[in-house]
Amino acid sequence: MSSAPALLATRSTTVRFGGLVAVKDLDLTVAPGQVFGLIGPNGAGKTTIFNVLTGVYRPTSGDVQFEGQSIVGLPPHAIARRGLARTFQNIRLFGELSVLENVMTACHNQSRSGVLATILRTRRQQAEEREQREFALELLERFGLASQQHAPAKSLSYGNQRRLEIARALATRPKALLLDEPAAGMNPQESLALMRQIRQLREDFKLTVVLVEHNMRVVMGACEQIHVVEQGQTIAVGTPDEIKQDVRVIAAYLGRA
Ligand SMILES: Nc1ncnc2c1ncn2[C@@H]1O[C@H](COP(=O)(O)OP(=O)(O)OP(=O)(O)O)[C@@H](O)[C@H]1O
Repeated sequence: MSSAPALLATRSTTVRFGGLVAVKDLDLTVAPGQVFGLIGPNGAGKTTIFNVLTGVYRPTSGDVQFEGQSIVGLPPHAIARRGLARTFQNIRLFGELSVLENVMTACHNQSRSGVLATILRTRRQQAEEREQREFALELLERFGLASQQHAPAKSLSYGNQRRLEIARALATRPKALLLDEPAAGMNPQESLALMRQIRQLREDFKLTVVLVEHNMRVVMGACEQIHVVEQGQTIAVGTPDEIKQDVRVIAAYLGRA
């Protein structure tokens, strides 16, 4: 395991749903600047772990830490404000709003102006809005969506909706970005392009990226560190090369093939 201080970590984290133990005694450590993959067969607990990291679920026991501080009990918006952004397995865009508006609303959540300033539309607030619009457009440009900025989000192709979700998450200027199956529904070329883009985003935005993804080419190509869970428990942690050769990982995947 990495000796760098963790940006994001779970410590002996357990999540129960009634009698079902979805996550058991999980110790997960994401170092700053890493592209980190969380993988495992269907039902292994990956989405539950994302939900615990982002405050959607409170762990039954154990701790969750961001920048060395416990975030257990904080609501999702408070965790997001600390710099943890995510996308969802099921796309959650404002379908009727334009592509640009979808990104702008995410920028607004980070706005530094107070309510009074918003009502009075002070000069500072106008400048902030201009800055947000420019940043939103820059993000859309990066994801090849600028030409569709005025189209309603629901009119985009499935792959483009996934890209827009990532742009929305980046608009909050996060320190860590959690992506839940970003390559779902993409063809092999698109997945490959996405993989490169994730690494580029990490460089350009000094990000840490945590990825849940079933597409192994994307995971192996994009991630430096991979954490494998099965039935809520860790079965391996290592580099892509180590994970590819791990007998427990091979058995977990072949056993379900
Ligand atoms: N809200 C919930 N209430 C009850 N059980 C749940 C809930 N959420 C998840 N589970 C159960 O917890 C286990 C882990 O589910 P989870 O969705 O986290 O797995 P996953 O690895 O993300 O799966 P997939 O790859 O299919 O998305 C499963 O058995 C699932 O049925």
